[in-house]
Amino acid sequence: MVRDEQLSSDGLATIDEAVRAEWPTGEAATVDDAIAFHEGLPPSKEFATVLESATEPLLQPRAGVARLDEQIELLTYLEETGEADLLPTTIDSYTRDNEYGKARTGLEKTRESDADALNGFPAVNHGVDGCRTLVESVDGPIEVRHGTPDARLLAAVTLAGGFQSFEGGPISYNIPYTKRGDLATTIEHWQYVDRLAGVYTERGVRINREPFGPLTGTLVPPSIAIAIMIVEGLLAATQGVRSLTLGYGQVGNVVQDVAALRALRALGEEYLPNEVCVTTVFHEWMGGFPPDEARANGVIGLGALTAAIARPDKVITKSPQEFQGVPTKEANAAGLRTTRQLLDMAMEQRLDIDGVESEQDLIERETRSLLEAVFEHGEGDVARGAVRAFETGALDVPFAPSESAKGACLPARDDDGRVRLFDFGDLAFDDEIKEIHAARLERRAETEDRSTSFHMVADDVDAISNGRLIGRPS
Ligand SMILES: CCC[C@H]1O[C@@H](n2cnc3c(N)ncnc32)[C@H](O)[C@@H]1O
Repeated sequence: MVRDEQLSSDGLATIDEAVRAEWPTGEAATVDDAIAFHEGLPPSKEFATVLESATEPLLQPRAGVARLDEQIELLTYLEETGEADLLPTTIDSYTRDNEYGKARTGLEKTRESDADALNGFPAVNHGVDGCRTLVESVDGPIEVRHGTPDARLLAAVTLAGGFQSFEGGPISYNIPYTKRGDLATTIEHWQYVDRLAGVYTERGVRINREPFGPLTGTLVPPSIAIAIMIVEGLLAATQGVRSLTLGYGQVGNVVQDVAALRALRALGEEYLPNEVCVTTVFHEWMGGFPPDEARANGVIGLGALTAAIARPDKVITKSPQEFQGVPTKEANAAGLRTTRQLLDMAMEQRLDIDGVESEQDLIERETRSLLEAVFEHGEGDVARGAVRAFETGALDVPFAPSESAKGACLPARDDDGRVRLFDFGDLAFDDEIKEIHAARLERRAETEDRSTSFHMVADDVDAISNGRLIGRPS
Protein backbone atom coordinates (compact mmCIF):
# COMPACT_ATOMS: atom_id res chain seq x y z
CA MET A 1 0.00 0.00 0.00
CA VAL A 2 1.35 3.45 -0.96
CA ARG A 3 2.56 5.57 1.96
CA ASP A 4 3.33 9.26 2.37
CA GLU A 5 7.05 8.75 2.96
CA GLN A 6 10.04 10.37 1.32
CA LEU A 7 11.64 8.14 -1.32
CA SER A 8 15.05 6.91 -0.13
CA SER A 9 18.06 7.72 -2.31
CA ASP A 10 18.35 4.03 -3.22
CA GLY A 11 14.65 3.93 -4.03
CA LEU A 12 14.96 7.02 -6.19
CA ALA A 13 18.05 5.67 -7.98
CA THR A 14 16.34 2.36 -8.77
CA ILE A 15 13.25 4.02 -10.23
CA ASP A 16 15.33 6.66 -12.00
CA GLU A 17 17.40 4.05 -13.80
CA ALA A 18 14.29 2.16 -14.96
CA VAL A 19 12.44 5.32 -16.00
CA ARG A 20 15.33 6.75 -17.99
CA ALA A 21 15.65 3.47 -19.86
CA GLU A 22 12.12 3.83 -21.24
CA TRP A 23 13.33 5.93 -24.17
CA PRO A 24 16.80 6.64 -25.61
CA THR A 25 16.65 10.34 -24.66
CA GLY A 26 16.34 9.35 -21.01
CA GLU A 27 20.00 8.37 -20.86
CA ALA A 28 21.19 12.00 -20.80
CA ALA A 29 18.58 13.11 -18.27
CA THR A 30 20.64 12.98 -15.09
CA VAL A 31 20.54 15.45 -12.20
CA ASP A 32 24.34 15.55 -11.90
CA ASP A 33 24.70 16.72 -15.48
CA ALA A 34 21.80 19.16 -15.24
CA ILE A 35 22.78 21.13 -12.13
CA ALA A 36 25.54 23.00 -13.97
CA PHE A 37 23.12 23.99 -16.74
CA HIS A 38 20.57 25.31 -14.25
CA GLU A 39 23.27 27.19 -12.36
CA GLY A 40 24.22 28.90 -15.60
CA LEU A 41 20.73 30.36 -16.05
CA PRO A 42 20.19 34.03 -15.12
CA PRO A 43 17.77 34.84 -12.22
CA SER A 44 15.26 36.07 -14.85
CA LYS A 45 14.92 32.43 -15.95
CA GLU A 46 14.50 31.01 -12.47
CA PHE A 47 10.80 30.20 -12.40
CA ALA A 48 10.32 30.13 -8.61
CA THR A 49 12.35 33.31 -8.14
CA VAL A 50 10.33 35.26 -10.71
CA LEU A 51 6.97 33.94 -9.47
CA GLU A 52 7.65 34.30 -5.74
CA SER A 53 9.09 37.80 -5.97
CA ALA A 54 6.25 39.24 -8.08
CA THR A 55 4.16 42.04 -6.56
CA GLU A 56 1.25 41.73 -9.03
CA PRO A 57 -0.40 38.73 -10.71
CA LEU A 58 1.78 37.28 -13.47
CA LEU A 59 0.21 36.18 -16.76
CA GLN A 60 0.96 32.84 -18.42
CA PRO A 61 -0.67 31.27 -21.50
CA ARG A 62 -0.65 27.65 -22.65
CA ALA A 63 1.35 26.97 -25.83
CA GLY A 64 2.94 24.00 -27.51
CA VAL A 65 3.82 23.00 -31.06
CA ALA A 66 5.75 20.00 -32.37
CA ARG A 67 8.93 21.50 -33.79
CA LEU A 68 11.65 23.04 -31.65
CA ASP A 69 12.26 26.00 -34.00
CA GLU A 70 8.53 26.74 -34.10
CA GLN A 71 8.16 26.43 -30.32
CA ILE A 72 10.93 28.98 -29.93
CA GLU A 73 9.19 31.28 -32.42
CA LEU A 74 5.83 30.81 -30.67
CA LEU A 75 7.13 31.52 -27.16
CA THR A 76 9.10 34.52 -28.41
CA TYR A 77 5.92 35.89 -30.00
CA LEU A 78 3.91 35.35 -26.80
CA GLU A 79 6.59 37.17 -24.83
CA GLU A 80 6.95 40.09 -27.21
CA THR A 81 3.41 40.51 -28.54
CA GLY A 82 1.46 38.82 -25.76
CA GLU A 83 3.49 40.41 -22.92
CA ALA A 84 3.50 37.02 -21.17
CA ASP A 85 5.33 37.17 -17.83
CA LEU A 86 5.79 33.40 -17.59
CA LEU A 87 6.02 30.93 -20.46
CA PRO A 88 4.56 27.45 -20.94
CA THR A 89 5.47 24.48 -22.98
CA THR A 90 2.33 22.41 -23.47
CA ILE A 91 3.15 18.76 -24.14
CA ASP A 92 1.42 16.69 -26.88
CA SER A 93 -1.14 14.01 -26.16
CA TYR A 94 0.99 11.05 -27.31
CA THR A 95 3.71 11.99 -24.84
CA ARG A 96 1.08 12.37 -22.13
CA ASP A 97 0.12 8.72 -22.82
CA ASN A 98 3.79 7.64 -22.79
CA GLU A 99 3.50 6.89 -26.54
CA TYR A 100 6.94 8.23 -27.43
CA GLY A 101 7.08 6.22 -30.68
CA LYS A 102 3.88 7.84 -31.97
CA ALA A 103 5.16 11.23 -30.87
CA ARG A 104 8.36 10.63 -32.85
CA THR A 105 6.33 9.74 -35.95
CA GLY A 106 4.23 12.86 -35.49
CA LEU A 107 7.33 15.00 -35.12
CA GLU A 108 8.86 13.51 -38.27
CA LYS A 109 5.63 14.16 -40.21
CA THR A 110 5.56 17.73 -38.97
CA ARG A 111 9.15 18.27 -40.06
CA GLU A 112 8.30 16.99 -43.55
CA SER A 113 5.13 19.05 -43.97
CA ASP A 114 3.58 22.28 -42.78
CA ALA A 115 0.76 20.72 -40.80
CA ASP A 116 1.29 20.11 -37.10
CA ALA A 117 0.83 16.36 -36.65
CA LEU A 118 1.01 16.80 -32.87
CA ASN A 119 -1.04 18.98 -30.50
CA GLY A 120 1.92 19.96 -28.37
CA PHE A 121 5.69 19.80 -27.83
CA PRO A 122 7.08 16.23 -27.65
CA ALA A 123 9.70 17.06 -25.05
CA VAL A 124 10.85 13.45 -24.50
CA ASN A 125 11.63 13.10 -28.20
CA HIS A 126 13.38 16.48 -28.32
CA GLY A 127 15.44 15.30 -25.37
CA VAL A 128 17.61 17.19 -22.91
CA ASP A 129 19.57 19.12 -25.54
CA GLY A 130 16.42 20.16 -27.40
CA CYS A 131 14.86 21.39 -24.16
CA ARG A 132 18.01 23.29 -23.25
CA THR A 133 18.06 24.99 -26.65
CA LEU A 134 14.45 26.08 -26.05
CA VAL A 135 15.19 27.38 -22.54
CA GLU A 136 18.22 29.32 -23.81
CA SER A 137 16.37 30.80 -26.80
CA VAL A 138 13.63 32.70 -24.95
CA ASP A 139 13.77 35.34 -22.21
CA GLY A 140 11.26 34.14 -19.64
CA PRO A 141 11.12 31.14 -17.32
CA ILE A 142 9.20 28.18 -18.74
CA GLU A 143 6.82 25.68 -17.15
CA VAL A 144 6.00 22.20 -18.44
CA ARG A 145 2.21 22.00 -18.86
CA HIS A 146 0.62 18.67 -19.74
CA GLY A 147 -1.82 16.09 -18.38
CA THR A 148 0.27 13.00 -17.81
CA PRO A 149 -0.67 10.34 -15.25
CA ASP A 150 2.80 8.75 -15.53
CA ALA A 151 5.00 11.83 -15.94
CA ARG A 152 8.21 10.27 -14.64
CA LEU A 153 10.28 10.27 -17.88
CA LEU A 154 8.82 13.62 -18.94
CA ALA A 155 9.96 15.11 -15.63
CA ALA A 156 13.44 13.56 -15.84
CA VAL A 157 14.00 14.92 -19.36
CA THR A 158 12.46 18.39 -18.95
CA LEU A 159 13.99 19.11 -15.54
CA ALA A 160 17.40 18.02 -16.86
CA GLY A 161 16.58 20.18 -19.90
CA GLY A 162 16.41 23.36 -17.83
CA PHE A 163 12.69 23.73 -17.10
CA GLN A 164 12.13 24.82 -13.51
CA SER A 165 8.38 24.39 -13.14
CA PHE A 166 6.26 21.28 -13.64
CA GLU A 167 2.46 21.09 -13.62
CA GLY A 168 0.25 18.29 -12.38
CA GLY A 169 -0.16 15.76 -9.62
CA PRO A 170 -1.25 12.22 -8.81
CA ILE A 171 -4.92 13.12 -8.25
CA SER A 172 -5.31 16.10 -10.55
CA TYR A 173 -3.73 14.25 -13.49
CA ASN A 174 -5.45 10.96 -12.79
CA ILE A 175 -9.06 11.51 -11.72
CA PRO A 176 -9.97 13.98 -14.52
CA TYR A 177 -7.62 12.55 -17.12
CA THR A 178 -7.73 8.82 -17.24
CA LYS A 179 -10.23 5.98 -16.85
CA ARG A 180 -8.09 3.11 -15.74
CA GLY A 181 -5.22 4.66 -13.84
CA ASP A 182 -5.10 3.17 -10.35
CA LEU A 183 -4.74 6.08 -7.92
CA ALA A 184 -2.22 4.35 -5.64
CA THR A 185 0.03 3.69 -8.65
CA THR A 186 -0.27 7.28 -9.84
CA ILE A 187 0.64 8.52 -6.37
CA GLU A 188 3.78 6.34 -6.48
CA HIS A 189 4.67 7.70 -9.91
CA TRP A 190 4.33 11.27 -8.71
CA GLN A 191 6.36 10.55 -5.59
CA TYR A 192 9.25 9.99 -8.01
CA VAL A 193 8.48 13.26 -9.86
CA ASP A 194 8.29 15.23 -6.61
CA ARG A 195 11.38 13.54 -5.13
CA LEU A 196 13.30 14.47 -8.31
CA ALA A 197 12.10 18.06 -7.86
CA GLY A 198 13.15 17.80 -4.20
CA VAL A 199 16.64 16.60 -5.12
CA TYR A 200 17.10 19.52 -7.54
CA THR A 201 15.86 21.83 -4.77
CA GLU A 202 18.35 20.37 -2.27
CA ARG A 203 21.10 20.87 -4.88
CA GLY A 204 20.20 24.59 -5.07
CA VAL A 205 17.80 24.55 -8.05
CA ARG A 206 14.32 25.38 -6.69
CA ILE A 207 11.80 23.49 -8.82
CA ASN A 208 8.27 24.91 -8.72
CA ARG A 209 5.43 22.41 -8.71
CA GLU A 210 1.87 23.31 -9.70
CA PRO A 211 -0.91 20.79 -8.98
CA PHE A 212 -3.71 21.12 -11.56
CA GLY A 213 -6.55 22.92 -9.78
CA PRO A 214 -9.30 22.95 -12.42
CA LEU A 215 -9.64 19.12 -12.37
CA THR A 216 -12.49 18.26 -14.78
CA GLY A 217 -12.93 21.96 -15.53
CA THR A 218 -16.70 21.71 -15.33
CA LEU A 219 -18.56 23.14 -12.33
CA VAL A 220 -16.10 21.80 -9.77
CA PRO A 221 -17.12 22.96 -6.28
CA PRO A 222 -14.29 25.14 -4.87
CA SER A 223 -13.84 23.09 -1.69
CA ILE A 224 -13.19 19.90 -3.68
CA ALA A 225 -10.54 21.61 -5.80
CA ILE A 226 -8.86 23.22 -2.78
CA ALA A 227 -8.84 19.99 -0.76
CA ILE A 228 -7.16 18.15 -3.63
CA MET A 229 -4.61 20.96 -4.06
CA ILE A 230 -3.65 20.69 -0.42
CA VAL A 231 -3.41 16.87 -0.51
CA GLU A 232 -1.12 17.06 -3.56
CA GLY A 233 0.85 19.85 -1.90
CA LEU A 234 1.38 17.76 1.24
CA LEU A 235 2.52 14.76 -0.82
CA ALA A 236 4.96 16.96 -2.77
CA ALA A 237 6.30 18.62 0.40
CA THR A 238 7.12 15.18 1.85
CA GLN A 239 9.34 14.59 -1.18
CA GLY A 240 11.24 17.84 -0.67
CA VAL A 241 9.33 20.26 -2.92
CA ARG A 242 9.61 23.76 -1.47
CA SER A 243 7.92 25.90 -4.13
CA LEU A 244 4.24 25.05 -4.62
CA THR A 245 1.64 26.85 -6.71
CA LEU A 246 -1.89 25.74 -5.81
CA GLY A 247 -4.44 26.14 -8.57
CA TYR A 248 -8.13 26.95 -8.91
CA GLY A 249 -10.33 27.12 -11.99
CA GLN A 250 -12.75 30.06 -12.40
CA VAL A 251 -16.42 29.05 -12.05
CA GLY A 252 -17.74 32.44 -13.21
CA ASN A 253 -19.50 33.83 -10.12
CA VAL A 254 -17.19 36.63 -8.96
CA VAL A 255 -18.10 36.37 -5.26
CA GLN A 256 -17.42 32.64 -5.16
CA ASP A 257 -14.23 32.87 -7.24
CA VAL A 258 -12.75 35.63 -5.08
CA ALA A 259 -13.74 33.72 -1.94
CA ALA A 260 -12.24 30.51 -3.33
CA LEU A 261 -8.92 32.16 -4.22
CA ARG A 262 -8.65 33.68 -0.75
CA ALA A 263 -9.50 30.35 0.86
CA LEU A 264 -6.96 28.58 -1.37
CA ARG A 265 -4.16 30.83 -0.19
CA ALA A 266 -5.22 30.84 3.48
CA LEU A 267 -5.64 27.06 3.76
CA GLY A 268 -2.58 26.35 1.63
CA GLU A 269 -0.45 28.39 4.02
CA GLU A 270 -2.14 26.83 7.04
CA TYR A 271 -1.85 23.15 6.05
CA LEU A 272 1.47 23.13 4.18
CA PRO A 273 4.78 23.11 6.05
CA ASN A 274 6.35 26.51 6.82
CA GLU A 275 9.40 25.69 4.70
CA VAL A 276 7.20 25.58 1.60
CA CYS A 277 6.61 28.84 -0.28
CA VAL A 278 2.92 28.73 -1.31
CA THR A 279 1.64 30.70 -4.30
CA THR A 280 -1.69 30.54 -6.09
CA VAL A 281 -2.75 30.33 -9.73
CA PHE A 282 -6.15 31.22 -11.19
CA HIS A 283 -7.20 29.51 -14.44
CA GLU A 284 -9.54 31.54 -16.59
CA TRP A 285 -12.76 29.61 -17.31
CA MET A 286 -11.93 26.02 -18.21
CA GLY A 287 -15.40 24.98 -19.38
CA GLY A 288 -17.05 25.46 -22.76
CA PHE A 289 -16.56 28.87 -24.38
CA PRO A 290 -18.89 30.83 -26.67
CA PRO A 291 -17.98 30.31 -30.35
CA ASP A 292 -18.31 34.08 -30.91
CA GLU A 293 -14.88 35.66 -30.28
CA ALA A 294 -16.33 38.89 -28.88
CA ARG A 295 -18.30 36.93 -26.32
CA ALA A 296 -15.24 34.78 -25.60
CA ASN A 297 -13.33 37.96 -24.78
CA GLY A 298 -16.11 38.79 -22.34
CA VAL A 299 -15.50 35.52 -20.51
CA ILE A 300 -11.76 36.25 -20.46
CA GLY A 301 -12.44 39.75 -19.17
CA LEU A 302 -14.57 38.50 -16.30
CA GLY A 303 -11.73 36.20 -15.28
CA ALA A 304 -9.30 39.08 -15.39
CA LEU A 305 -11.57 41.29 -13.26
CA THR A 306 -11.85 38.47 -10.74
CA ALA A 307 -8.06 38.19 -10.65
CA ALA A 308 -7.74 41.95 -10.13
CA ILE A 309 -9.90 41.68 -7.00
CA ALA A 310 -8.50 38.41 -5.61
CA ARG A 311 -4.91 38.94 -6.73
CA PRO A 312 -3.64 35.38 -7.23
CA ASP A 313 0.08 35.13 -7.90
CA LYS A 314 -0.48 33.86 -11.43
CA VAL A 315 -3.27 33.79 -14.04
CA ILE A 316 -3.47 31.16 -16.78
CA THR A 317 -5.07 32.97 -19.68
CA LYS A 318 -7.45 31.76 -22.38
CA SER A 319 -7.86 32.88 -25.96
CA PRO A 320 -10.94 34.10 -27.88
CA GLN A 321 -10.51 31.01 -30.06
CA GLU A 322 -11.05 28.62 -27.11
CA PHE A 323 -14.22 27.19 -28.70
CA GLN A 324 -12.23 26.14 -31.78
CA GLY A 325 -9.44 24.44 -29.78
CA VAL A 326 -5.73 25.18 -29.90
CA PRO A 327 -5.46 28.92 -30.69
CA THR A 328 -3.30 30.67 -33.26
CA LYS A 329 -0.39 32.55 -31.74
CA GLU A 330 -2.20 35.80 -32.53
CA ALA A 331 -5.34 34.75 -30.66
CA ASN A 332 -3.28 33.39 -27.78
CA ALA A 333 -1.46 36.71 -27.50
CA ALA A 334 -4.76 38.58 -27.72
CA GLY A 335 -6.13 36.65 -24.73
CA LEU A 336 -3.08 37.74 -22.77
CA ARG A 337 -3.59 41.40 -23.68
CA THR A 338 -7.32 41.36 -22.92
CA THR A 339 -6.49 39.97 -19.50
CA ARG A 340 -3.75 42.55 -19.03
CA GLN A 341 -6.09 45.45 -19.90
CA LEU A 342 -8.76 44.41 -17.38
CA LEU A 343 -6.19 43.69 -14.68
CA ASP A 344 -4.41 47.01 -15.14
CA MET A 345 -7.65 48.98 -15.09
CA ALA A 346 -9.27 47.14 -12.19
CA MET A 347 -6.32 46.70 -9.84
CA GLU A 348 -6.17 50.41 -9.04
CA GLN A 349 -9.77 50.35 -7.85
CA ARG A 350 -11.07 49.34 -4.44
CA LEU A 351 -13.84 46.91 -5.34
CA ASP A 352 -15.63 45.74 -2.20
CA ILE A 353 -18.13 43.04 -3.03
CA ASP A 354 -20.82 41.79 -0.65
CA GLY A 355 -20.85 38.17 0.38
CA VAL A 356 -17.23 37.21 -0.17
CA GLU A 357 -16.47 36.73 3.52
CA SER A 358 -19.40 34.40 4.24
CA GLU A 359 -18.74 32.44 1.05
CA GLN A 360 -15.08 32.08 2.03
CA ASP A 361 -16.12 30.84 5.48
CA LEU A 362 -18.34 28.19 3.89
CA ILE A 363 -15.65 27.10 1.43
CA GLU A 364 -13.07 26.83 4.20
CA ARG A 365 -15.44 24.85 6.42
CA GLU A 366 -16.17 22.41 3.58
CA THR A 367 -12.50 22.07 2.68
CA ARG A 368 -11.49 21.32 6.27
CA SER A 369 -14.19 18.66 6.43
CA LEU A 370 -12.86 16.96 3.29
CA LEU A 371 -9.26 17.14 4.53
CA GLU A 372 -10.24 15.71 7.92
CA ALA A 373 -11.84 12.77 6.08
CA VAL A 374 -8.60 12.16 4.15
CA PHE A 375 -6.53 12.26 7.34
CA GLU A 376 -8.96 9.90 9.13
CA HIS A 377 -9.17 7.47 6.21
CA GLY A 378 -5.39 7.25 6.17
CA GLU A 379 -4.94 7.25 9.95
CA GLY A 380 -2.65 10.23 9.41
CA ASP A 381 -1.06 8.99 6.19
CA VAL A 382 -2.16 11.36 3.42
CA ALA A 383 -1.33 9.01 0.54
CA ARG A 384 -3.31 6.13 1.98
CA GLY A 385 -6.02 8.53 3.07
CA ALA A 386 -6.43 9.94 -0.44
CA VAL A 387 -6.80 6.49 -1.98
CA ARG A 388 -9.32 5.36 0.65
CA ALA A 389 -11.28 8.62 0.66
CA PHE A 390 -11.81 8.29 -3.08
CA GLU A 391 -12.77 4.62 -2.65
CA THR A 392 -15.51 5.51 -0.16
CA GLY A 393 -16.52 8.69 -2.01
CA ALA A 394 -15.68 10.88 0.99
CA LEU A 395 -13.57 12.73 -1.56
CA ASP A 396 -14.95 12.86 -5.08
CA VAL A 397 -14.85 14.89 -8.30
CA PRO A 398 -17.94 15.59 -10.44
CA PHE A 399 -17.93 14.03 -13.92
CA ALA A 400 -14.63 12.21 -13.18
CA PRO A 401 -13.82 9.54 -15.82
CA SER A 402 -11.47 7.70 -13.46
CA GLU A 403 -12.46 4.36 -11.96
CA SER A 404 -10.54 5.49 -8.87
CA ALA A 405 -13.29 8.01 -8.11
CA LYS A 406 -16.97 7.37 -7.53
CA GLY A 407 -18.06 10.43 -9.55
CA ALA A 408 -21.26 10.26 -7.50
CA CYS A 409 -21.54 13.94 -6.64
CA LEU A 410 -23.36 16.36 -8.94
CA PRO A 411 -22.99 20.16 -9.01
CA ALA A 412 -25.47 22.78 -10.13
CA ARG A 413 -25.44 26.56 -9.97
CA ASP A 414 -27.62 28.36 -7.42
CA ASP A 415 -29.71 31.44 -8.13
CA ASP A 416 -26.76 33.77 -8.55
CA GLY A 417 -24.58 31.28 -10.29
CA ARG A 418 -22.45 29.93 -7.48
CA VAL A 419 -21.59 26.25 -7.78
CA ARG A 420 -23.41 24.10 -5.23
CA LEU A 421 -23.90 20.38 -4.84
CA PHE A 422 -27.22 19.00 -5.99
CA ASP A 423 -26.21 15.42 -5.21
CA PHE A 424 -23.54 14.96 -2.52
CA GLY A 425 -22.79 11.33 -3.26
CA ASP A 426 -20.77 10.20 -0.23
CA LEU A 427 -18.82 13.44 0.21
CA ALA A 428 -17.68 14.07 3.80
CA PHE A 429 -19.96 17.05 4.50
CA ASP A 430 -22.17 17.44 7.60
CA ASP A 431 -25.93 17.99 7.37
CA GLU A 432 -25.68 21.71 7.99
CA ILE A 433 -23.45 22.18 4.93
CA LYS A 434 -25.83 20.07 2.88
CA GLU A 435 -28.79 22.15 4.04
CA ILE A 436 -27.07 25.37 3.00
CA HIS A 437 -26.51 24.03 -0.51
CA ALA A 438 -30.05 22.65 -0.74
CA ALA A 439 -31.59 25.93 0.39
CA ARG A 440 -29.67 27.91 -2.19
CA LEU A 441 -30.61 25.50 -4.96
CA GLU A 442 -34.24 25.63 -3.77
CA ARG A 443 -34.20 29.39 -4.26
CA ARG A 444 -33.21 28.83 -7.89
CA ALA A 445 -35.96 26.25 -8.27
CA GLU A 446 -38.49 28.84 -7.07
CA THR A 447 -37.13 31.49 -9.43
CA GLU A 448 -37.33 29.08 -12.35
CA ASP A 449 -40.62 27.53 -11.23
CA ARG A 450 -39.21 24.01 -11.54
CA SER A 451 -37.98 21.49 -8.99
CA THR A 452 -34.29 21.05 -8.27
CA SER A 453 -33.20 18.31 -10.62
CA PHE A 454 -30.51 16.92 -12.85
CA HIS A 455 -31.90 19.13 -15.63
CA MET A 456 -30.30 22.09 -13.86
CA VAL A 457 -26.92 20.35 -14.00
CA ALA A 458 -27.30 19.59 -17.68
CA ASP A 459 -28.47 23.14 -18.42
CA ASP A 460 -25.51 24.62 -16.52
CA VAL A 461 -22.84 22.64 -18.36
CA ASP A 462 -23.40 24.53 -21.61
CA ALA A 463 -24.67 27.81 -20.17
CA ILE A 464 -21.52 29.87 -20.66
CA SER A 465 -20.88 28.63 -24.21
CA ASN A 466 -24.50 29.66 -24.86
CA GLY A 467 -23.72 33.13 -23.58
CA ARG A 468 -25.04 32.93 -20.00
CA LEU A 469 -23.81 31.91 -16.55
CA ILE A 470 -26.81 29.96 -15.28
CA GLY A 471 -28.62 27.41 -17.40
CA ARG A 472 -32.07 28.90 -17.03
CA PRO A 473 -34.91 26.94 -18.66
CA SER A 474 -35.70 28.40 -22.06
C1 LIG B 1 -6.47 21.39 -19.59
C2 LIG B 1 -5.98 22.35 -20.62
C3 LIG B 1 -7.02 22.68 -21.67
C4 LIG B 1 -6.62 23.95 -22.38
O1 LIG B 1 -5.33 23.78 -22.97
C5 LIG B 1 -5.33 24.41 -24.22
N1 LIG B 1 -4.32 23.76 -25.05
C6 LIG B 1 -4.15 22.44 -25.22
N2 LIG B 1 -3.10 22.22 -26.03
C7 LIG B 1 -2.60 23.43 -26.36
C8 LIG B 1 -1.53 23.89 -27.16
N3 LIG B 1 -0.75 23.01 -27.81
N4 LIG B 1 -1.31 25.22 -27.29
C9 LIG B 1 -2.12 26.09 -26.63
N5 LIG B 1 -3.15 25.75 -25.85
C10 LIG B 1 -3.38 24.42 -25.73
C11 LIG B 1 -6.74 24.21 -24.75
O2 LIG B 1 -7.04 25.20 -25.72
C12 LIG B 1 -7.55 24.39 -23.49
O3 LIG B 1 -7.82 25.77 -23.33
